[in-house]
Amino acid sequence: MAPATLSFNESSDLTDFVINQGHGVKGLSEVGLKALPKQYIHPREERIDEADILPQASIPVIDMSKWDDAEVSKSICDAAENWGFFQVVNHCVPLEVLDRVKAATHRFFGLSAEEKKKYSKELSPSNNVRFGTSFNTQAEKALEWKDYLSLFYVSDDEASALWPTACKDEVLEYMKSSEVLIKQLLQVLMKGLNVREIDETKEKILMGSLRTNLNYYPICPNPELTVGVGRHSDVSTLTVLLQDDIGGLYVRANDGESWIHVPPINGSLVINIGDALQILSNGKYRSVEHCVIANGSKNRISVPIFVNPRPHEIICPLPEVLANGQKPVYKQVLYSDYVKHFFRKAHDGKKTVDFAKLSN
Ligand SMILES: COc1cc(/C=C/C(=O)SCCNC(=O)CCNC(=O)[C@H](O)C(C)(C)COP(=O)(O)OP(=O)(O)OC[C@H]2O[C@@H](n3cnc4c(N)ncnc43)[C@H](O)[C@@H]2OP(=O)(O)O)ccc1O
Ligand SMILES: O=C(O)CCC(=O)C(=O)O
Ligand SMILES: [Fe+2]
Repeated sequence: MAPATLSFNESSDLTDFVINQGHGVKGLSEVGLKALPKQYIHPREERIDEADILPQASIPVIDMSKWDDAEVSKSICDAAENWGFFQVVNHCVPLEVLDRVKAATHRFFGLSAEEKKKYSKELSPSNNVRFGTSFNTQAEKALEWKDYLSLFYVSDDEASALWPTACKDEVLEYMKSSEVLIKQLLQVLMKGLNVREIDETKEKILMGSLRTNLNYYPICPNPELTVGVGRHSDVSTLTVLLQDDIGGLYVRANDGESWIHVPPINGSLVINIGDALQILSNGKYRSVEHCVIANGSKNRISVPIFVNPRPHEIICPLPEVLANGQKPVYKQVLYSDYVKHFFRKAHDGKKTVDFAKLSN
């Protein structure tokens, strides 16, 4: 337990408490700070201005109960092309599974700093299990108000041996129960690109690896001065995101300036297209910039499953997409190089995808 009140005389004291001692921003939130530490203050242009929110707009909500009907398939492909984000309801992931993984997320973050620190970059028994705070504390000019646990799936045995007991069974259950939904979505999206069948080779490119993150956004003093997660697009093929009932996720509108809120819908899952699918589809399906605001009165959690190519796959526009004569916009890149490029910088909107762009 962190002490009830604490003051940080030096900037290095705060970094030590949050990062090195493993208290995270959750620990900082719980010491009862009156004001946001300066390390978390973001420039005005990186925060969401109330005036830039489109209150009437919303991303599509798609009923998955008849997922392979032509009309539903069309709405999925349209959403991937025009919004990059949609919510699904009446999907096949049992609601109890979602409740269990949310409870497990609270259980993990409720552990002591000492316990969570065992999964930090420095101490974790594997690169595939990582507890951290913000996004990339080395590269960031201002820190983000979020703690996370990131779990890269290799095998049941590895998960059983290395993932934290507080959440491993529930994360595995959530990941495995989502596989049917992931396959349904990819089948529909591939049909929209004239890919008739997802064979073994395509499966490795589209869904060869899964990473599940548990995100924790604690109550923040001065939430208007910081961000929960800065502007970014995911580097996945697609992301399946479970959020709780607090809200705070915003998606970039098509005008490139405004933001649209993604309202929590009980039992729904948010789906977004990632950079890998934007590249594979030669830009037809769009990975869209998004961010999360901080909250002044409530703790929030979210649990994204990042569906990715295998790290050693080469990604580039699919031959089926280029068959009609369109010019490739992206070059061949090794997916793990692409992901490393993303992780080595601070969040910077949609800039990661430039790494794969052909220069005419
Ligand atoms: C955390 O806040 C986030 C996260 C996100 C995530 C969005 C996504 O779309 S995640 C999906 C990414 N795809 C994959 O993970 C599948 C492919 N995986 C790989 O290719 C590899 O596992 C790897 C990620 C490249 C790591 O390979 P490894 O050989 O172990 O390389 P390292 O040298 O350890 O790491 C490279 C570099 O990245 C940093 N890093 C690694 N894992 C994470 C992680 N889970 N979270 C944060 N950072 C990570 C690592 O520190 C290294 O950087 P250095 O500077 O230390 O060299 C969206 C938004 C968020 O706010
Ligand atoms: O917490 C959320 O709603 C979104 C988090 C996110 O964008 C991410 O983890 O990539
Ligand atoms: Fe994201």
